[in-house]
Amino acid sequence: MDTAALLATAAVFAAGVLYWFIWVMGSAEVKGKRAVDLKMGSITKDKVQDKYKQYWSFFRRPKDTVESSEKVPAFVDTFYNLVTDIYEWGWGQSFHFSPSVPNRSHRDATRIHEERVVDLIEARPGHRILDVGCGVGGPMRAIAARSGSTVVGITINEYQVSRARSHNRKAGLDGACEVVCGNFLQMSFEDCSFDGAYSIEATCHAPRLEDVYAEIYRVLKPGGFYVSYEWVTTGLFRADDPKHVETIQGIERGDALPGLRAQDQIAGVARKVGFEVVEERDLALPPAGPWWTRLKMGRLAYWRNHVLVSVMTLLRLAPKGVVEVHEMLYETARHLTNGGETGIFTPMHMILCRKPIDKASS
Ligand SMILES: C=C(CC[C@@H](C)[C@H]1CC[C@H]2C3=CC[C@H]4[C@H](C)[C@@H](O)CC[C@]4(C)[C@H]3CC[C@]12C)C(C)C
Ligand SMILES: C[S@@+](CC[C@H](N)C(=O)[O-])C[C@H]1O[C@@H](n2cnc3c(N)ncnc32)[C@H](O)[C@@H]1O
Repeated sequence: MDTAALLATAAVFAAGVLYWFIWVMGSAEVKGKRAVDLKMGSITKDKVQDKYKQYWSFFRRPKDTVESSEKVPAFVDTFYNLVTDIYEWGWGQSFHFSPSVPNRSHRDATRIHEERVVDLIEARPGHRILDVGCGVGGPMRAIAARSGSTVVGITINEYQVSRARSHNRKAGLDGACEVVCGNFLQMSFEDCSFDGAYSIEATCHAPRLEDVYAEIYRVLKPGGFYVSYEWVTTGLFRADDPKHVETIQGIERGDALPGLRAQDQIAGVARKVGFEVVEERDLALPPAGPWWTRLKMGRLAYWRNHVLVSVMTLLRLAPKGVVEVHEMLYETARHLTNGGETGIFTPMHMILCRKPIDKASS
């Protein structure tokens, strides 16, 4: 074979490998996003790296002053501009964990965890249900489809609103699911306008849990149920153990959290704003299967994704800064896995609350 033929063969082979890597390997586990579709929300291409740096320098430190806690929602919004497409690409349309279920796929385990909400809050046809921190609407679609109720989701991130609406349309659920952009700490909904409410791994972004719980209490009808899956440290966490602290701070930094709360604080906050606490349980405890195995099993996938985002950046198909965001998520996955394995952290402390029926008006 002469040199030209050799070079041509090598070029065809390289192109084939690139095609396979980007279009075949690069598609999401749950069909939808591919590596070539990675945008950074509403951030313009040239600002991604700066925005990431601003995010990182803000969340690197604890948010212990009033001034810094007031800035949290804006930085959470930036965070979701940076990560939403990567989450969809590498995880799917539901941005949360689920206990693994033997012989069932991740997709099934996710749906089971979401549908549990329907039973807990007794959602049924004719009900108007609030999804507090709805992401791109994975849970909302599962809950609306299962219960026959109408679900209204709220998220602070405009880009997620457009993604969620587009997914709702494609799933034929845009009649049952509505999405609004807003801050769950000050919602524009009327008092007593929802029959039920839920939040899945979202209220952990609130600097003060009582502020979001009080808002949910306000918009719920008397007698309505609210369930939340909370991110918390468990009783096994020791603040004097440097390894525990490193893990928890790693989770906070990489997930835009102003500070994780302890498991035993949650019910007190719910009662303080007026709720009756009906049930409280860590859904991660046995017999539930470990939620973190899905993160651990993906080492090879992480490496592949790292190569993909690097190649995409080199080819200018992805904006500068994506590699850093991806590295941050990789590190976060390590801390989350550690939190799960040591048992010092759970992302699914379930609390079921009820707004009491006002005796005077009944
Ligand atoms: C509830 C929250 C988000 C929870 C999870 C959905 C996400 C937490 C960490 C994320 C990920 C970590 C590693 C990424 C990997 C490096 C990349 O190649 C593909 C995507 C990841 C797997 C990504 C997916 C989503 C998470 C698991 C928080 C923010 C309150
Ligand atoms: C980890 S995602 C979970 C999304 C969804 N519950 C799911 O499980 O797919 C957290 C969500 O909370 C939203 N969020 C965080 N802080 C918020 C705030 N102050 N107001 C409204 N939404 C907020 C984010 O925009 C994001 O949609």
